[in-house]
Amino acid sequence: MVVLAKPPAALEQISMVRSPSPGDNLAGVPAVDLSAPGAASDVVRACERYGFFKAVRHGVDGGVVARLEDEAVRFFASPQAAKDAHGGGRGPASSPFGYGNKRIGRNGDMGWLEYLLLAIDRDEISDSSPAPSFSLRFVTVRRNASTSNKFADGYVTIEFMTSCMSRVFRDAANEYVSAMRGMARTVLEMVADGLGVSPRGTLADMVVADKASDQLLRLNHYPPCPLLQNIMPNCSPTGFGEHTDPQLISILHSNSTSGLQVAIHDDDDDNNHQWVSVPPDPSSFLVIVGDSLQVMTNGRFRSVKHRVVANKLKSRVSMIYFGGPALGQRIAPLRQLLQRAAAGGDEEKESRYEEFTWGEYKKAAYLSRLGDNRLAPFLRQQQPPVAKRHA
Ligand SMILES: O=C(O)CCC(=O)C(=O)O
Ligand SMILES: [Fe+2]
Repeated sequence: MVVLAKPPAALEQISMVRSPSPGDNLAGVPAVDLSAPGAASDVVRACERYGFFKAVRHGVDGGVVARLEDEAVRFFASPQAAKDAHGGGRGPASSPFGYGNKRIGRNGDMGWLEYLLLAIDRDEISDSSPAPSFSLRFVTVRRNASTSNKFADGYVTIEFMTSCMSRVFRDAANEYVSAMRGMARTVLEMVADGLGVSPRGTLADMVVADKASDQLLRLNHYPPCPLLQNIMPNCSPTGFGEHTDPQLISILHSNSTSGLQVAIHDDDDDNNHQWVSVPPDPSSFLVIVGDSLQVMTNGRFRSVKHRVVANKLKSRVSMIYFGGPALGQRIAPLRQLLQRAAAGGDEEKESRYEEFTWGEYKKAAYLSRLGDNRLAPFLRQQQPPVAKRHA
């Protein structure tokens, strides 16, 4: 009799990927020293070729990172019922915010992780204060008969600080978000400088200065998953399925557990990509180009596909800041880039994309599966799917 190996029940619905081997590591992860004089052109080169880079000498205090990571670990170690009390709920009125376990989004994506997704409350942002404080909240959808678009204006704020989320947690998160907003400004100003776009705050202001901007903080915990050790030794459960981030920029920090993989494209064949592991480095941050920045650079930057593979032995904790603009912000190639292309007789003088707002894109993203090519419906017909990359 043949006995077929069957994944344990806890792993049903979670897809398996081949376990990474040491040879899968990306040799020479693109790194940018943010304090170096030539950083702006290094940032642009990495965003064009890879769609991400490792930020080193970034100036973020290690204590700020450690305090939030400790709080995240404490939160994820609390009893399941306490964590579930922070959940966004199930069913059609469920919210993507708050605590979630295995279920990512509302469209059937499953991963071996638990997470806390927080909206950064823009009402609290103050430019006049030297050390602005941010309040983090998670929001849930109010069943409002007059609102057909749940994601536009159907939210009510739920008090963030309850039972197991202490003042310490909140302070650590605020401090961390301040540091991430600072880094987002630095990087987006470098992007503008490197692309020759002025003023240099063109992109940074959309995310950091605009009081209506849409910023998120996600804390992910991937518990160790030894369940498959014996029955499927070469497979690992998906932690976070492959996707691109929809915002302009994401800044990711992880502990020392591996698991993050990125899709690296061939220089001359954009349809061909290979998954490689990014070795963890808790002293650095990974800056990731989002779909909106790809569009704003008319496809010159690449929003990189990435995913996380659960580790069999160690737990991974990651913290990701997502910088998005205001819901009404038009997402279209920067005018100066198109004008320059037109002046140079370049074919890139036309936008490759139909115009849309961040609110429209976000709504489309919520309705899609994680791995869908969310930009595809916005591509103009006559254009090839992705720009020829610069070496
Ligand atoms: O947890 C990670 O390392 C990456 C997660 C991620 O890509 C995301 O939350 O968008
Ligand atoms: Fe992501």
